[in-house]
Amino acid sequence: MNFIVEELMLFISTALNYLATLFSPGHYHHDLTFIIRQKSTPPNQVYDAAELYLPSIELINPSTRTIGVSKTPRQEAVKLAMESGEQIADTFEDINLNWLYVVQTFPSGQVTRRFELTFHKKHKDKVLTSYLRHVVTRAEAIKKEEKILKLRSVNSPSRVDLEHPATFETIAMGPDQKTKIIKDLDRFVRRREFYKKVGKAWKRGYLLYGPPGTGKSSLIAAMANHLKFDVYELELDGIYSDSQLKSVLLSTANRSILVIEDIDFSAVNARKRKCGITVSGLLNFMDGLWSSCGDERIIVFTTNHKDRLEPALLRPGRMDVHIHMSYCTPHAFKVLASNYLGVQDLDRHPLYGEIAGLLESTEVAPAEVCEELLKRDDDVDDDDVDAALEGVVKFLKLKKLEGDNNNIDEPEFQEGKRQDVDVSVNDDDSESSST
Ligand SMILES: Nc1ncnc2c1ncn2[C@@H]1O[C@H](COP(=O)(O)OP(=O)(O)OP(=O)(O)O)[C@@H](O)[C@H]1O
Repeated sequence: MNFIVEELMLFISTALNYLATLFSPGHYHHDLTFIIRQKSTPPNQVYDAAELYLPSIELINPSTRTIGVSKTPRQEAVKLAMESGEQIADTFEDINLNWLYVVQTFPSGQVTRRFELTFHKKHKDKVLTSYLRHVVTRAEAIKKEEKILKLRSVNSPSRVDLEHPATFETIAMGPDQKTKIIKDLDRFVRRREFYKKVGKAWKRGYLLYGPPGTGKSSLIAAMANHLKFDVYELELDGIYSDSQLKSVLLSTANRSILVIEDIDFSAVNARKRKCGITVSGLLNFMDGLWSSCGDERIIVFTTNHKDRLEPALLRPGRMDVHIHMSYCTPHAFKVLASNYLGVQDLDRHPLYGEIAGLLESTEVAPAEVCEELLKRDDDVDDDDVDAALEGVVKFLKLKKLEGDNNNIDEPEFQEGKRQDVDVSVNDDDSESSST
């Protein structure tokens, strides 16, 4: 009997609870909340877009208590960002929306970040399609305006703003070569339809080769700054299986440059370890993966020793453009002198002839010349220019002497002859011809 009463009581209390919930004002939630979590593999495009978009609307409202403020040395203006727990309101076609930012730190040290986007349920379809598309489109435009390029090591989720200042203007290379590279890049990004028509993955491979300090990394930054693409660095040595490679590649965004440095070392290491991914394995894999889900991908390989690469790697479709970065030429020196000393008409300087002669006969990387020019103060007057150029002459004479003494040995970099950067475009569908 007691048992039946207890069961009855339990039933009544459950039913009452249910009725209470049903008629409580909170049950019929008018509002719906989308949770937009930060993810690294693959990245959550909506989260990344919200991060850029939200600071562009009014971040400070009467309920705001804290706001993130930052500025890096290269940024012109101070940047504002939402802090955890803060909310901001937005309106879109008469829909009122509320954004909340939440950062959670767990005892394990793991940190998660998310946005919570709340609005009236009846607008669900419009928010899902039009509003979120608006956020992503605005974010892309902001990114273009602000040139916030992300540099990310794909093997680790951390991401930093790429603030490498190199542009095609500051890179020391021949004007023809520069034009050729810029034309090739611009043409590549214009050719969505072409790649679709011929059924090829929309990607282009560049091989940058030459001695250390000749500007390979600077050229990658100039390419990224020109195209406003993010840059991802991939270390093949840390990758052991196709599935790991797949998840790493899927974590990279479209409109990005994937950089794989020192591929001659990677090849040797992969052979030594008899496991891991080789560059050719990577290229085969990418063709399959990116023909189905990748758009506007540029892959840049760098090496100090092109001669050590397997010939199969160098063929068109794999490395379409070969760019040779050489030791400093007189022409390259003019660009550096203009960047560092503000000298425009170097040909007329009495020391230029001597410098040009020394550069023709000395193996010196542009990076070394930059170091020498950096010894000067920021505000250079004519006397400082003379002193700087005299310093360069002294430095080059020393380098030449060292080079002459070492000349009995094989030169380490056969490819580092003092000719301006050489660009050879390696495929049939290119406008430019090989040099
Ligand atoms: N061609 C160049 N034009 C302008 N600056 C250059 C050039 N080459 C080198 N520099 C200067 O030297 C520095 C080092 O060059 P960078 O790292 O681009 O060379 P690298 O070829 O990538 O070298 P490594 O093979 O050692 O990685 C750059 O930050 C830049 O200041």
